[in-house]
Amino acid sequence: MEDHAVWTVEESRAHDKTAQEMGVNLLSLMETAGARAAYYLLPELKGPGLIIAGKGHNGGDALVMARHVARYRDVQLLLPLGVPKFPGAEELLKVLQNYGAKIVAQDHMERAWNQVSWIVDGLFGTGFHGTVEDGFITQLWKRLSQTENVVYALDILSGIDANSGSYMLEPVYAHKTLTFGAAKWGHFGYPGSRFSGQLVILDIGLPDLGPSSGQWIDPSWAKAHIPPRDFYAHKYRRGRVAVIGGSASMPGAPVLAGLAALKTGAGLVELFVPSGIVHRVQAPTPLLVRGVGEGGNLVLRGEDIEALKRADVVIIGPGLGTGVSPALLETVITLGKPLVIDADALALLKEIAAGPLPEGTVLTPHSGEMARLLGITSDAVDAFRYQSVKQAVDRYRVCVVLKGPYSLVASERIFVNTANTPALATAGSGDVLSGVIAALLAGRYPKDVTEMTAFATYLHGWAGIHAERDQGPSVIATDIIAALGQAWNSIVCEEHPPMLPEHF
Ligand SMILES: NC(=O)C1=CN([C@@H]2O[C@H](COP(=O)(O)OP(=O)(O)OC[C@H]3O[C@@H](n4cnc5c(N)ncnc54)[C@H](O)[C@@H]3O)[C@@H](O)[C@H]2O)[C@@H](O)CC1
Ligand SMILES: Nc1ncnc2c1ncn2[C@@H]1O[C@H](COP(=O)(O)OP(=O)(O)O)[C@@H](O)[C@H]1O
Ligand SMILES: [K+]
Repeated sequence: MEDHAVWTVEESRAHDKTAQEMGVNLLSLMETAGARAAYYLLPELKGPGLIIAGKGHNGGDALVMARHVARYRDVQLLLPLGVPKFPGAEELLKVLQNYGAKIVAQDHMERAWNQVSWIVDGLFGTGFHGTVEDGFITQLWKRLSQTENVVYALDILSGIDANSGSYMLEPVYAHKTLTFGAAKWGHFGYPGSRFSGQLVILDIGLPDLGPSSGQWIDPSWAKAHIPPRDFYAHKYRRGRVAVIGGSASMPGAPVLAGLAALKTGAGLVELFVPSGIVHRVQAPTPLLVRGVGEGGNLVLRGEDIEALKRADVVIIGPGLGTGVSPALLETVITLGKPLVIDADALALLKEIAAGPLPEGTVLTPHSGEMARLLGITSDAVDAFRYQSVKQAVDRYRVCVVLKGPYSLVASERIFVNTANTPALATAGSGDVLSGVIAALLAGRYPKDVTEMTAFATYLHGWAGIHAERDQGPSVIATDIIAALGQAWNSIVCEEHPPMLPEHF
């Protein structure tokens, strides 16, 4: 059974259906889910509480949970949509009352509310879709958004679409989400991830259906994917990275990408920047710097192309600026080298004829760049991150990283980066990521490009976490580069990043 899977709603249903076909009836699936949630939570449930149950199977899990918790705590049950519809629900309701749980009438909700110290949301789970029209539910969620009680969500906070993470109700911040079988894409989408709190994955004995649509990165997975190093390596064999970028207004971006590549382990890094800015990038660093074209005009000559051919991976984009001809990208593509296409080079990609990109290429858009690539708005990208990254993979047939909190790294399968900190939201942080990715891809050992890129986002995330530990809120991109060494150590030690999903 895959340990760190992420499921779509359809995958979740397929597991449910297969379990039933194999002879596990629906009530016993709910029994396992509700009981596991109850016994996981009981140690932290202080005093009396309220459990909200909907009409579907998420509500069924809540009814089972209510019965188990009622053995130890005062439990009130609210059924805002009436008695659940599935066969056996009436019996579950009877039994939980025999165990001492009380059903609250809707007009007594306010009184119940004032008597409890925790609330469990079992209103909607993966079956939620569309918008909420029911006035009582809207009111209830408004009340919930103002509560000081601890809120727990069963499977997924009600109102979050489990495939996308879009959210349809008043903001409610769950302390924890107890999800069944595996995480869902909605737990990592926007704004769903904001409201989900700590994600706890409870194994409920569902059958193994093979590889899922994706996985979240776990420390043990990362440790197992640390790239090997040859004791006898020399700088030419550890991987050569070329960076094409820089402009009068952004001379630092290629330097950040280059230094990050060196710190990640590339043996040699050469920057290809406009001749007019060479004097501004020749800081005392081990980077090679080559002036290209006349003045600010970045045009590759024959000797530049020969030099580029020596690279294992070429980064194109950091600080490139606008006004560069798409022919530059076309020329670089014809080299056939694995590329990391970042920043302004992503805009050029939209303008060139869509031929196949070289094998091993990675695109690294943030939401705005992804929006331009797909011809949609960045709000639409944010609301459908899983779907957007899949669409970009379908169109460009290479690995695509959709950056931001919980970056998605996609090809046939999608990885979720779990090492996150807002300290990474600083100018140049994306340039650092492109350097980290390129260095890991340049190493001359057998590797899977998507896995290595996923590893790169995790390493970059850890560097941000360490930079923040050292610098508090004062992190800038060079601090992220400086913290890469500590980031490697965290991976070796299988340290857990903040808000890593837990599973039981
Ligand atoms: N995947 C699995 O294998 C298992 C899933 N289980 C639970 O089953 C849940 C899914 O159950 P269901 O498919 O019954 O779905 P839900 O319980 O999530 O909700 C379905 C109900 O909500 C209503 N609904 C949906 N959108 C609405 C909207 N916008 N406004 C008003 N009402 C709306 C539907 O009409 C239906 O009555 C999971 O989240 C999980 O909690 C567990 O019981 C155990 C096993
Ligand atoms: N709040 C956040 N949590 C986690 N990672 C973040 C957050 N904000 C930004 N990042 C990461 O920081 C990097 C920012 O990249 P980008 O937006 O391209 O920056 P720039 O263009 O300034 O270099 C990406 O890797 C992104 O995933
Ligand atoms: K729920």
